[in-house]
Amino acid sequence: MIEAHQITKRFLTTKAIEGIDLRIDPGKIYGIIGENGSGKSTLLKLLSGLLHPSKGSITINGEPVTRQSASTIAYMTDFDRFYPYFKVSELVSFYESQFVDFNKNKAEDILDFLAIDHEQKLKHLSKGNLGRVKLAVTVAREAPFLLLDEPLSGLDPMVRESIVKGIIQFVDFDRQSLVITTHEIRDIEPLLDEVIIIHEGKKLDQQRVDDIRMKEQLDVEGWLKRRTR
Ligand SMILES: Nc1ncnc2c1ncn2[C@@H]1O[C@H](COP(=O)(O)OP(=O)(O)OP(=O)(O)O)[C@@H](O)[C@H]1O
Repeated sequence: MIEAHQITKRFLTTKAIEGIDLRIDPGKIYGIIGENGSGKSTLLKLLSGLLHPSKGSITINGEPVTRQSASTIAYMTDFDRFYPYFKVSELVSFYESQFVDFNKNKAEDILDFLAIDHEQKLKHLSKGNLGRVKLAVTVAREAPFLLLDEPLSGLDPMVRESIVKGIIQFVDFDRQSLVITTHEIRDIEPLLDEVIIIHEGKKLDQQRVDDIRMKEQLDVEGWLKRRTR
């Protein structure tokens, strides 16, 4: 389990995250939603140990999160400057050399599912296909926590839901959790267990999707509009 206690992150004068408490349990899919600049990426980087909170603490299974937590967390960045002369297959080999939990066969299966040519050079891939490659190499890790920052950006709206549904088949929910930040909540709403709203650096709410539908009689988009009004 990942637990954040009252975390705050400042960048000089900007308070990107303020006083957030959060718990990520095993075996679930979480969606983190919020407007541009609300703090979603910063929160994910904090949870993955890439950034340190200015205040508060984060633990994974009771141990403090550090950069070494990369062995328990697979983080898919929104940054996409890979070595451009690598072929897709060379990027896969590079990931295999970097992460002990990297499952090369799984990576190749995901790339096939996403119709990516393994012999294509990264510099020749479209933005959407580069996004698919990033998704494949991240989900191919057997880490207990998979944190995906805007995995749908750059993907054609027509294929977003089917891609996410397909990718989920490669996640083992007996021992892995998935956390996804997104603007496009409508595309993945049916797949989520819980939704967390980040608004101006604060956690506005966290609910089970079933509770939103049954108790509030709303879809997640309607609930989001009501909560951020
Ligand atoms: N390295 C940094 N240095 C200074 N300010 C930063 C840094 N990273 C983020 N910020 C600021 O922190 C706030 C939250 O940014 P963040 O990227 O986490 O938001 P976001 O919700 O992921 O936005 P988007 O959806 O546009 O990616 C913004 O005001 C941003 O300008």
